[in-house]
Amino acid sequence: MDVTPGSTAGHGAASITLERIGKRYPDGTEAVRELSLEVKAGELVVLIGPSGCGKSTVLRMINRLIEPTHGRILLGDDDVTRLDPVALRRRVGYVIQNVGLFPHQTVATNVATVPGLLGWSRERTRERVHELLELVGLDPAQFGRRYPHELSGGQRQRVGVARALAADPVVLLMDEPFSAVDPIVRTRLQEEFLRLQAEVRKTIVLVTHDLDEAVRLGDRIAVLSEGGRLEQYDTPAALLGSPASPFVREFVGADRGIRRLAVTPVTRDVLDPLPADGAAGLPTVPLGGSAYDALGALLTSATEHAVVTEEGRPVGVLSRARVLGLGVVD
Ligand SMILES: Nc1ncnc2c1ncn2[C@@H]1O[C@H](COP(=O)(O)OP(=O)(O)OP(=O)(O)O)[C@@H](O)[C@H]1O
Repeated sequence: MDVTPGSTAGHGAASITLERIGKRYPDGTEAVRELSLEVKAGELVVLIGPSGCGKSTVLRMINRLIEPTHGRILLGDDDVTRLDPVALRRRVGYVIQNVGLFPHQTVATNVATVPGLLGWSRERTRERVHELLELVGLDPAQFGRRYPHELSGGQRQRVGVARALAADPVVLLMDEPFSAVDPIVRTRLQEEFLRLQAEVRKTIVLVTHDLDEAVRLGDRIAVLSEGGRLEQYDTPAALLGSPASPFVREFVGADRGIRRLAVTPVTRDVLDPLPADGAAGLPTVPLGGSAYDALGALLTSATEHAVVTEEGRPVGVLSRARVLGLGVVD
């Protein structure tokens, strides 16, 4: 996947600031009472919390599919209520569960939706569609002419991401984007998505029910409770290691220590010196790799130690006890 500088990455990313926003629906439901949250430019923030706590409402207020009852939302320095809807659509991409592709339009036409709304020339649109399908790992010649029903769930999801990126938005909003596919495809899409994000560096707000997904994808995670109340806003490691309240502690679960291993890298300070008599027969794990993978290697080899390598050279050994220590939580 190749990204030409100045195309996909051209417009960069913008911060998102939610200032004491709230939403009361016409029937009186207070979906979000008062929420303040700041997402830095280029950051991927996950909103998570129990069903009905207001996650989708928050997301849809950012692109004004839902108007807030009170509060302010800024994209960079711009108040979204002051942007005209076309400009807002240009700047904010939106991906939803089951993608919402237009069934009677080809993949290429689907991806060209926003450029079409923006009046791009046919040539510019065609080039952009080609570039985006390649970016999400779909061969334009093979997939551009297909219809959504001729794709797998995972392929449809990628088309949804390509469509959302079409006009090079500064912000991407994703509502349960990977939940409609089976767990194996989901994990693969998540990995691909992280690679894509490393290239395009958008500001992303992603809603999920899945804690593992939140931990895997989020630079930071916002845990919400009923009424859109912000319980904790932290990195995955901090959230799992030090839940701020009984609510968060229960939400992240009794196995949070194991989950924490997955987001904790093996660093030099947990290593012991290489034994003088060599390290033959020990498994090797990379410095900077996850503690979870290191534990996996230790369990598979049934040894007490693993050799830790940097650029192929051994730099120390890691004991089982040290790995387990990395998973200890408050
Ligand atoms: N149009 C509406 N009119 C009235 N109440 C609504 C409307 N849309 C959502 N709600 C209510 O607002 C609350 C928050 O809904 P929202 O969809 O934002 O929650 P959520 O956290 O995304 O839920 P889920 O995880 O189940 O998708 C819920 O109590 C829901 O019933």
